[in-house]
Amino acid sequence: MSDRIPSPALLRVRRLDRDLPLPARAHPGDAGVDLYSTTDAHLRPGHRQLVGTGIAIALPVGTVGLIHPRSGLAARAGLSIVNTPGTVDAGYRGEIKVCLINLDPTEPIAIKRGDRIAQLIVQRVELPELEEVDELDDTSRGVGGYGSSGGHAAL
Ligand SMILES: O=c1ccn([C@H]2C[C@H](O)[C@@H](COP(=O)(O)OP(=O)(O)OP(=O)(O)O)O2)c(=O)[nH]1
Ligand SMILES: [Mg+2]
Repeated sequence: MSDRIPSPALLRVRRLDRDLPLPARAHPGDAGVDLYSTTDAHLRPGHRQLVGTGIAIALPVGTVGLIHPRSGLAARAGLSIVNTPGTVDAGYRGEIKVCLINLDPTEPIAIKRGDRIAQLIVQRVELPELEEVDELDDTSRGVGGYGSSGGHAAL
């Protein structure tokens, strides 16, 4: 893997399944590149399944690939992703897979090979070295979190 940080304007994609089209954005300027399922899948309510997308990519160092659900399938059928957004590391050269989950309480979801089941979003990411310290600087929030600012009971 090159240490150089090239422009993320170009993303190298390998089609591991040549019978599926190259993934694409539905419209120019869309953030997400729609990913196809390589397999049929039958998801019972509450069940999950890891499905392949048939592609491998070479993300430039300094970027990350995020695998997000598609909103249409989420709203219509309750299809989501267990680990949303999935993280694809720049050095990963294996097949991108998606851990789909059916969040509908009663209806199964049928996925067909070739369905667009998720979307890949590429973002720049900071890669700081970690420095261990004994104290952190003070802030107005301090250690308050999980509802500490009001509106509901803090944890
Ligand atoms: O939705 C996803 C999430 C991850 N991956 C691949 C690419 C990523 O670089 C690798 C590892 O992902 P992650 O770091 O989230 O998983 P882990 O459980 O920490 O595995 P590892 O020990 O391999 O890092 O798995 C996918 O194909 N799809
Ligand atoms: Mg990991």
